[in-house]
Amino acid sequence: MGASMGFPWPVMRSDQSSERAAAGAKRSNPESLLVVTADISATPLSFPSSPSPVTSSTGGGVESSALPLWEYSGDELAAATGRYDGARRRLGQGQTGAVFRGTLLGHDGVAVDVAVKRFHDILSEEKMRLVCRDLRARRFLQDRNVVRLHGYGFCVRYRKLHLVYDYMPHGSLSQHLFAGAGSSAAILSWDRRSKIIAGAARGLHHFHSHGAVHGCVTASNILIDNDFTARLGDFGYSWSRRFRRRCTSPAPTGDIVRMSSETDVLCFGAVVLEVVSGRRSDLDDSGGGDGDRRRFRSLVEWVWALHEAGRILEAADATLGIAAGDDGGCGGGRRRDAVEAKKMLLVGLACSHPDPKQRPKIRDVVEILKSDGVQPPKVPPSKPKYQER
Ligand SMILES: Nc1ncnc2c1ncn2[C@@H]1O[C@H](COP(=O)(O)OP(=O)(O)OP(=O)(O)O)[C@@H](O)[C@H]1O
Repeated sequence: MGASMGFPWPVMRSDQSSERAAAGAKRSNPESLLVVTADISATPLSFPSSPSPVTSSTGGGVESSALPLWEYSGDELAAATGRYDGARRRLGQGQTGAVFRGTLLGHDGVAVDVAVKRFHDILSEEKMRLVCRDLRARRFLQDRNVVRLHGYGFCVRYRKLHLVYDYMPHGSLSQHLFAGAGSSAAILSWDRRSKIIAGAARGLHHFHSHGAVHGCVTASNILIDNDFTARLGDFGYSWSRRFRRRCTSPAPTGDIVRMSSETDVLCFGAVVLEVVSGRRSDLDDSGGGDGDRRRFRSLVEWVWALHEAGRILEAADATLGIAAGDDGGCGGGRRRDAVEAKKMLLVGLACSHPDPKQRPKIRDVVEILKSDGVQPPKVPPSKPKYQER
């Protein structure tokens, strides 16, 4: 692909390619063999202008070092995904593209389950060059709370970009939260919810501590690992017209979203409220809402109103059984859960402060969530008025 597109950076056809091919050929997995027999042109790119390897301040360990980013051929990706077999391989469909499950060789020559996102946007060669440059610069964003980006491919015929991520066995947070009664949503116990919120905060901190913004923190972009660790996915799409169109649509609070660390925090706050309440930000979860919830245009408005009335814990998901009266009304572990849920609801409101300058930094949120001993953020008794100038 690199050669046919005439990309400006050198593509290293290193020994690693043949090692990867050899490693794959030894495996019995038919899918990885398929990939191996298709021209192995997944080559590590060199990164002349990108930063040297970094270590995450969030304790991401080895995963936060810069890893090679692979460039896959169209044939290779098609083979890996069973030619984008919609019936058996499609994992989901967003506004910017569709996601398919596949198997490819990883950077260490071991077969890995991957999710291939095929974007709808049709890109010019020039645009593609810019996108790839951006992706190379972003490879340092690898972290244990960020979905690993293995590489990318460009379908020359249809001029579409494909991104190759680690496959996340539990799909997205939204699938669990909003799947409806009797579904896998029951898996989300309070402990798992609290672990997911803390993990998503750490992932976002990783972005911000490297001077990057995520740009679209939503429950569908938080993916769940096999041990229910949250990983942020779907980032760095500012090149996509479809993505930008979506991000300039009204945010949960009615604000217009522009990409900044403050809007990341705003959107994170909305996700926190969704996770604790089990309800969508737009409250469109039960045919218009019940009782006095119907009066509110968004989840955040409803939680602000409950906070104002001194009943914030009533926003917690009833299926968790932690909202019985006040937090003193539950016994033992339930009481601890109630205290934690209340703290998280306050974090959600603090992040939703209408004045971007008053929102906490994500590093403060990480600290607050880290231990029981750290106090919740100070939240005004009622929703502050703020006029954007
Ligand atoms: N790495 C992955 N592993 C497993 N499943 C994934 C992965 N990435 C995405 N999916 C699944 O595919 C679905 C669609 O993903 P996608 O990123 O397209 O969602 P989206 O945020 O709604 O998209 P968009 O930004 O295009 O509107 C997700 O909800 C999830 O179920």
